[in-house]
Amino acid sequence: MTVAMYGRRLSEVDSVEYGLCFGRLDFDDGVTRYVGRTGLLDPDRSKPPLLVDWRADAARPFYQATAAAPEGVRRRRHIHTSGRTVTDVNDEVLDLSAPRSEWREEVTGEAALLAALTADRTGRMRDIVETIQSEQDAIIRSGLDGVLVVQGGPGTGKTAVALHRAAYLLYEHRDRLAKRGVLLIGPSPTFLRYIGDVLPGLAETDVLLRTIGDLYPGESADRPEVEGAAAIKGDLSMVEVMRRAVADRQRVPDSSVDMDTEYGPLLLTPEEIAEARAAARSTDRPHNRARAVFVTAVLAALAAQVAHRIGEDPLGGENLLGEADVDEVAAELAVEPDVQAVLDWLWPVLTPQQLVAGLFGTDARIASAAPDLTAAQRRDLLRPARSGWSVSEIPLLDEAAELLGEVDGSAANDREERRRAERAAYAQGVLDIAAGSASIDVEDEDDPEILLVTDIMDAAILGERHVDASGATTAERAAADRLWTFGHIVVDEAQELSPMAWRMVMRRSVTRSLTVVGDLAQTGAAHGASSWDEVLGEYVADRYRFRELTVSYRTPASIMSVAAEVLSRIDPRLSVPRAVRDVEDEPWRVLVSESALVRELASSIDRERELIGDGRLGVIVPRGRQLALAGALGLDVAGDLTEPVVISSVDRVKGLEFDAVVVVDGPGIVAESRHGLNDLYVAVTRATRRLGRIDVTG
Ligand SMILES: Nc1ncnc2c1ncn2[C@@H]1O[C@H](COP(=O)(O)OP(=O)(O)OP(=O)(O)O)[C@@H](O)[C@H]1O
Repeated sequence: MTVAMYGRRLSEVDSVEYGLCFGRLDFDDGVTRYVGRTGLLDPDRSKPPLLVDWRADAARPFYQATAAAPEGVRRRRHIHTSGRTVTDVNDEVLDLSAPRSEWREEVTGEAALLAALTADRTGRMRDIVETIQSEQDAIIRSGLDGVLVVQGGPGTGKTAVALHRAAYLLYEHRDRLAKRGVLLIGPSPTFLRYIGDVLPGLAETDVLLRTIGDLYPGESADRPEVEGAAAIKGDLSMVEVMRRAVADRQRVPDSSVDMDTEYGPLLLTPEEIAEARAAARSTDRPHNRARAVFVTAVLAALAAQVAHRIGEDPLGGENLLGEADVDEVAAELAVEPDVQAVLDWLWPVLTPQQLVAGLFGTDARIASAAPDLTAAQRRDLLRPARSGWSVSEIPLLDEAAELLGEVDGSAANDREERRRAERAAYAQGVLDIAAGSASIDVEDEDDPEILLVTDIMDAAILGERHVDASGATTAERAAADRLWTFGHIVVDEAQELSPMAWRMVMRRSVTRSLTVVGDLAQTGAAHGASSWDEVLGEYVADRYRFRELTVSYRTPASIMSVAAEVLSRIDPRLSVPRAVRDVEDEPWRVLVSESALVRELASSIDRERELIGDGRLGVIVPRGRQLALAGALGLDVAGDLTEPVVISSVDRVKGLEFDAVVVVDGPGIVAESRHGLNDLYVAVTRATRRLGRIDVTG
């Protein structure tokens, strides 16, 4: 315990070494307070701390105080350091008489903010603890319980806020969260690499970063999929399809089945099998666990036949075999190879992998489980066995695991049972609260009517679940365990998740403590969301808190006007966020013939690289052109983001940013998918400085 505590403190001190202290507040009453990446107590405990952790309540005015509402702060100072040397300070005097434009009032630490925003990109996201803005801070510090939805346009800091919120929650609710950990879901492995340094840099290691594609332990999705198949597999109707797929594996043949045994040939009639199946199904247990009931019933039927044959009293009296003898016969039959083969055929033990791959392996199985699909849709779903998983199949594996239950080990069964009980308790709690609440104000966090986890589950139950002596970190243990439930889940780019993916995520949250961040205008996935109510209604009805981010920190005003034009084509009622700054570089656009495209792109890349110096250039192209263009230009499509030039389709750069971006064949991007305009909107909002577009004539 002590070792763990000091180990943690050591890695914390290591990770905050740079930029340890970055802020100072001078209050009207003469008090001075320093704000930093971690807290440091004065050796004389009667004195105030030497340094206040950015997440502590005492640091709040550093982010929230404004000239209009100064919270007692006279001056806010941003301190810049290099190593252990102070290199610069920027002061803000919170005085209303200082001239400021109307909305600049919302910007805190303007000089420090602009310095952070104009710095060269490195291909890795940085933390923003020094310059968190007040609308962001309010979200970061919002309460732990319930579902918080954060909607905001491109570059408004949703990802940054989501990460800092995870760090804040772990600080503020360490007791509740450290044991159970926090899960953060991002849209792609590239994205997770991009954000991967932020939390360790803030000394937080209890956060598991995952995509939906690798959320199922032991599997990862690497097979691309056609849009039509992804849309079907992501749809909620798959719940019923999967249920039927399991039921189809519980066979009742049309005619009797015979088998050779030590007791001679035996016969099972369809009626006997149907009866055994009904008994097993009536237990309501998952398939693999209900199998024991099926097996017992079949063996009893077979043993009865044997008893009838060998125990019949020639004088017409009672059967000569007693109950114990019949049981013994059943036990002996259970290990007969022929009997086992028949049982495996009638009610096979199934893994989720077998069920899902089996379902999509033959047209007949798909047709039986999904009778509403057309022949063309079924063709889309068909895939060879052992061809790897697609992202949209991962939630189906999870669904299958729920329907099938654990195959082996009573410990796993116990845990499964316990989780079912927890869910039931939660559901009961929801009902009780719903029944007792006349009106629910979702905006008010302190409203006692809002669902609080502590209202519905005893904290002791929540805490007790994940005790482990192996020494692995919470995140490591959680990653390996499908049944793990997290203390809090953050879903970034949440608009991309399909309804089936949401089911998978929600299974990992008994307490419904989630932060959901996204932008509905950036939805790219075939089965992605178009309304938060639609996404969350199923789980929390309308009981979620909704916050919006309105200022874009990434995208300069001139580029934002290009984005605004794209957005108006998506929906004229939508508006882009306000850009916090502008740059001198104007967006450019050229039109070239197909044959001149590679030459033009190559020279644009050279020119842009020269202009951005050490910064990063992103070349965003239609998926269909990716390989050809990368080949012609000598670029690697799977290249790391820290490379000076990255070529990619839109899906891989979702959530990412570059100093300069060249978008190739915008109309091609639009034509490529159902949400093509949204994809183009994402593409044109990735640059912090320069945007170019090369379109192709004809
Ligand atoms: N308060 C801030 N101080 C400094 N930089 C910030 C701040 N807020 C956001 N940024 C920067 O702005 C950029 C965009 O932020 P982020 O990626 O979190 O936006 P987003 O809303 O998730 O964008 P998208 O929807 O396009 O994925 C990042 O480089 C981030 O570090």
